[in-house]
Amino acid sequence: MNIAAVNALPYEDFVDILGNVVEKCPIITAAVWSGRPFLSLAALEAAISEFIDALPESGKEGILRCHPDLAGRDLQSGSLTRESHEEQAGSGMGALNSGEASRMARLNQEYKGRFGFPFVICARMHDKENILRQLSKRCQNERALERARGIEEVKKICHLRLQSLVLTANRL
Ligand SMILES: NC(=O)NC1=NC(=O)NC1=O
Repeated sequence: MNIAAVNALPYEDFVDILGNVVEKCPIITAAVWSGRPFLSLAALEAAISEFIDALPESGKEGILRCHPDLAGRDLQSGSLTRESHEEQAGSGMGALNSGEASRMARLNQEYKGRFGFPFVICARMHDKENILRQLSKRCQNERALERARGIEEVKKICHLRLQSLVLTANRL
């Protein structure tokens, strides 16, 4: 699907196809539809990024809270979205040994208890060792820094999801 096909989508299809580029936040996709025609995929991505950047802190934290924990209960119960499942499986989150799994659960709990939103990282860009290392390190940061870091990671996840949806999808 090329950018011309994206621009031609009625908003129902635009949201249906691209609504999960930011995990469980279709409102972002629905909002940026008004900005079409986009000159390029990068321009669409920039519109999403600008929408997120313009949100108040509570909105940014709300986006982070829509993300399932890595190796968390959604993975265990099989209720991850298609994209999250691919990302988590790809980074080895489904193949942790018991020590890694309990360390992940403990650190996720510690992170959430400290910040009030979950640890978010672009799983496709890391293996399980590095995810554990990042989680342990980032637990020590300040809230404002972690809110910003989490949103940066959300944008990386969005970039990769858009690439795979638009550049490879032949749904149209
Ligand atoms: N808490 C998270 O970072 N979740 C995730 N990161 C990804 O890349 N996919 C997820 O589900």
